[in-house]
Amino acid sequence: MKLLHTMLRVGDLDRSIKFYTEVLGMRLLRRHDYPEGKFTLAFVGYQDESEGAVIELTWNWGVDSYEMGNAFGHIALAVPDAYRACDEIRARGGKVVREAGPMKHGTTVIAFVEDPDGYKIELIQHA
Ligand SMILES: C[C@@H](O)C(=O)SC[C@H](NC(=O)CC[C@H](N)C(=O)O)C(=O)NCC(=O)O
Ligand code: NI
Repeated sequence: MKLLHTMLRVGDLDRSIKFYTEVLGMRLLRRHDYPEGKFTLAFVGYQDESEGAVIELTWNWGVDSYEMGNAFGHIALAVPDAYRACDEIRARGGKVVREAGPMKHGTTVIAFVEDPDGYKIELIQHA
């Protein structure tokens, strides 16, 4: 088996694509409308889908928000320097909700940002 994607339902597809590409530096890999189902899928990532896992952004036409609940955790990204990544993301208009530093009860240096819908994206410092 192979990990292909994580699907996130979003309230505004262009807002989310702008965040994942312009703030987090991903590429828009493909986008497709499904008029019969009244939804659009957009795939974003750092690699082609054949090379690595990606994020599937799902927009249900006419639905602009979701109950986020408390079960979903985060999607994690590796960064060489979590402190610098937070500064760069903030400078690009991103929302840092947990500054870089060692994780609670551990030593891994992490940070958290929130995407436009409130999904948490973890930055993990990997030298
Ligand atoms: C290793 C890295 O991938 C992690 O996600 S550890 C981050 C850490 N996780 C937890 O504490 C999980 C248990 C918690 N009760 C929960 O349900 O989320 C975390 O979120 N630490 C917070 C921090 O500020 O360090
Ligand atoms: Ni994690």
